[in-house]
Amino acid sequence: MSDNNLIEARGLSVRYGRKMACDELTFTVPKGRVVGLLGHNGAGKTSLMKALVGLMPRSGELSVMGLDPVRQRVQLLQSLCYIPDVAILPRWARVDQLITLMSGLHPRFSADRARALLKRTSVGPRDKVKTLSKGMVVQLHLALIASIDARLMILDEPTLGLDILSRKSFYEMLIDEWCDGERTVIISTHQVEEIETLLSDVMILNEGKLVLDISLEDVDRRFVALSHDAVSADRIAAAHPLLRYRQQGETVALFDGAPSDDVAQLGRRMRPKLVDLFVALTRAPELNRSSA
Ligand SMILES: Nc1ncnc2c1ncn2[C@@H]1O[C@H](COP(=O)(O)OP(=O)(O)OP(=O)(O)O)[C@@H](O)[C@H]1O
Repeated sequence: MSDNNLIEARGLSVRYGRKMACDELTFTVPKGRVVGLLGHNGAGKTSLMKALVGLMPRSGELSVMGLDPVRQRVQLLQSLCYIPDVAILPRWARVDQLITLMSGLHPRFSADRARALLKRTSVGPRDKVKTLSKGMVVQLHLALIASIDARLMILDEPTLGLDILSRKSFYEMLIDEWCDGERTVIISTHQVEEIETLLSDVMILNEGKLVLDISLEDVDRRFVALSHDAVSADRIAAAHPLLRYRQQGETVALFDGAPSDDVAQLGRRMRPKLVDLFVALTRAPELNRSSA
């Protein structure tokens, strides 16, 4: 395993009986990245995350920080933190009791840091979990998890059910307080547009297959969006774009790779948005085949 990679997977599959939830995934995740894991409902995101944290058996090769997540789970959890999509905190507990509990449970948990992080939120140390709103519980959970001095954080739809302000403050806390250029976080979400600016990389799953695994910088290099007028529509369509959509009153065609000069001069090149790429790749069967 390369020193730079926190995760290396080769031919990783996860099954529930005969149902293949993740199908032969091969990828690496280096340190210092913020990775968005995108996919429609049932695409395999949770199954992949569970395999990464050793909660699901898998076939194929998988190394997370040099460890086998199932066989070496205890060691793995010293450097990995995980918030599952169904995360709950005990409703009866007070915030300061949870901090004490975490101090006893995790050798790399810092109670001082948790208290400092909570000062950024409206959660008080004497509050009981059952009196907190959904957004406050999620902030509390992140503050507790982000106080673990880990190298990898895995978050499964962490902001589900939160309003836009709570989602924004969640991501601000995550990026400001946890990401330090060495640590990596993997976030699954359906809110593609909202997190695009936070991400360094994106992985897109479609029906268990990895249809895109790319840095945001490379998105700009590889994909071309051409805005064009109605007169050029037929010629653009003949060049087989992945997707055509409307943006700010204009029609845009999205291409994988640069179209020919003849086609390129029919439109104005724009930066492709992640959400359009996501729609194109999880809708167009021909591309799913070619890049899987
Ligand atoms: N316990 C289970 N038993 C059987 N099949 C399952 C089980 N859990 C998930 N699956 C199936 O595996 C596939 C992947 O599910 P998974 O929960 O990983 O998707 P997901 O991308 O996280 O979806 P969502 O966005 O809805 O949370 C789906 O077809 C799902 O029905």
